[in-house]
Amino acid sequence: MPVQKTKICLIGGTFDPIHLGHTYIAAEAKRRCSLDKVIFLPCKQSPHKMGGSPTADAHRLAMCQLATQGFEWAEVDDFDLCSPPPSYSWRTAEHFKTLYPAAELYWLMGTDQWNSLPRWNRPDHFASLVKFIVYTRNQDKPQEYEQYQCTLLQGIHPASATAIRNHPKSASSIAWLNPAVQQYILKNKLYSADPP
Ligand SMILES: Nc1ncnc2c1ncn2[C@@H]1O[C@H](COP(=O)(O)OP(=O)(O)OP(=O)(O)O)[C@@H](O)[C@H]1O
Ligand SMILES: O=C(O)c1ccc[n+]([C@@H]2O[C@H](COP(=O)([O-])O)[C@@H](O)[C@H]2O)c1
Repeated sequence: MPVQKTKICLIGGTFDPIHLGHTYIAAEAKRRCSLDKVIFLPCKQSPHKMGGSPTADAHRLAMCQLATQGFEWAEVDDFDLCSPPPSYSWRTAEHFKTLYPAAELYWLMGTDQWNSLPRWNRPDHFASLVKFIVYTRNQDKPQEYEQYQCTLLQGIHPASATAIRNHPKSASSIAWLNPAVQQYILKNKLYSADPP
């Protein structure tokens, strides 16, 4: 009988901050694609967000660790944070391919990212290293490509890191954050969220 390969899924993000949308799509991908592990990779600087400066690496990493606590299938890895910017995903995928040569490697992203894939750095090389899992986001219609395939997961989670950064104390922001992450934001006065 053929041995089933271990299925490892990577999810890269600025995670500024990580929110329940991220952990929800990861849990759904794990369940619906029978993944063994999902690895969260906070990036140093997204190639498509070179203009801004994200919150300090240590804070974003700490929030990722808090948000994934208790999920035995989740890991947080600082490979992208320790690599020089911009955080090209083909480089991340190459690293994990070397680390887990016998595994089946996946990359999870929202439709917003999927629809920009041709503008990523070395997209064909990236696509040769991973299989894509795409989670629908807002009303974005997923792009169909001749050269790239994905497993499309239908669903909606409304959380957005931009909205949380803009209104960290709003009811929706609080509802979209893991309570430990929300406490961390208050304690460290991130996004101008003064503690009570
Ligand atoms: N609510 C969501 N539904 C589906 N995918 C999501 C959702 N939020 C984030 N993602 C996906 O998670 C990955 C990492 O996202 P990122 O860290 O950029 O968060 P974000 O909420 O999109 O942040 P920002 O608002 O700052 O752009 C991306 O592939 C993104 O498409
Ligand atoms: O490799 C690329 O060219 C590339 C272009 C855009 C985004 N990415 C990666 O996609 C992830 C999500 O990025 P973002 O912009 O939604 O925070 C993050 O890990 C980025 O490094 C990667």
